[in-house]
Amino acid sequence: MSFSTNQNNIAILGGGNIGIALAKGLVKSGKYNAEQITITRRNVRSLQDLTNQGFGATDNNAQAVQQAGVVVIAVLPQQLDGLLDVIREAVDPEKHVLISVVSGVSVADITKRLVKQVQVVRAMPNTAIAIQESMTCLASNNATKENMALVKDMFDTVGETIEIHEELMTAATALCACGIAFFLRSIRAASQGGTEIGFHAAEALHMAAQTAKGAAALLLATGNHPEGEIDKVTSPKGCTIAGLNEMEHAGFSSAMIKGIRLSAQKAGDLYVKSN
Ligand SMILES: NC(=O)C1=CN([C@@H]2O[C@H](COP(=O)(O)OP(=O)(O)OC[C@H]3O[C@@H](n4cnc5c(N)ncnc54)[C@H](OP(=O)(O)O)[C@@H]3O)[C@@H](O)[C@H]2O)C=CC1
Ligand SMILES: O=C(O)[C@@H]1CCC=N1
Repeated sequence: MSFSTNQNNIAILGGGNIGIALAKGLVKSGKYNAEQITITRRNVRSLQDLTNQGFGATDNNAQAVQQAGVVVIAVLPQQLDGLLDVIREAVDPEKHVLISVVSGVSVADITKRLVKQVQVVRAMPNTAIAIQESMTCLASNNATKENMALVKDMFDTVGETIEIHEELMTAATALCACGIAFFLRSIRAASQGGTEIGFHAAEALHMAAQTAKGAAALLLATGNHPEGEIDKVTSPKGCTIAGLNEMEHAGFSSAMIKGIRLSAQKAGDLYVKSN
């Protein structure tokens, strides 16, 4: 791929959970190599494993920006202003496209802090990006169509992408980025049930995870509504409807909906601007 800058180097500022998952996913896709990706963090020694795999690693954010065309910002919201202050001079609106995965921070927040009209695309991936299975939501109000398409190409290599309005980014954070944790917890709970009824923990977890994968694959492959697929499982007077109704009496759907609502509200409140 080639950004308009003709600089195919990628700087990932913030080599934590999502920054590293992204770096690994991009290389796993086969479309990028480790040598073109530099990851930064203050505790750079923690990136030793990645340098052994060929990635660049540094604690010098400004230098990483200077050597890249695409700059991914992947620090926590409370760490963002300090980082933007450090890279301000190095950011060149003619040369760089910024991608921010930082929750609750708008394109305008970033350009205002940088005091530069650089193109910024917000991306909200989830941790399945490490295995090319992310659901990544993208939004920008100042990127050119060409650069938006190029960012989409990049995230298409590590899962599915959808372009949304920026005002829906906090909702996307709750549903997709936090959402992976909600489904993981559901699988964990199913495995705990499985152990209580007779399976060893490891086999119960594997069986629950494959069953969850089958459920998601059914919906994605057929486009059917979940309730249509549920109706095919629930035999009259059967054990599925008995289990399902018991879960609903205990508030299963309600708990998921309320959790997603609270996450979305919290996602919008994560960024507190510093002076
Ligand atoms: N985790 C997830 O599933 C998702 C997270 N996000 C968003 O991504 C961002 C990162 O989240 P996550 O990866 O979980 O957080 P982590 O805390 O795991 O990673 C943040 C990283 O940033 C580094 N860092 C902090 N300050 C600087 C700095 N000035 N320069 C360079 N590196 C720095 C930290 O390392 P050190 O302390 O060594 O500097 C740390 O490794 C957040 O804004 C979050 O909202 C978005 C989607 C999904
Ligand atoms: O929990 C968080 O705040 C981050 C944002 C989305 C996923 N993890």
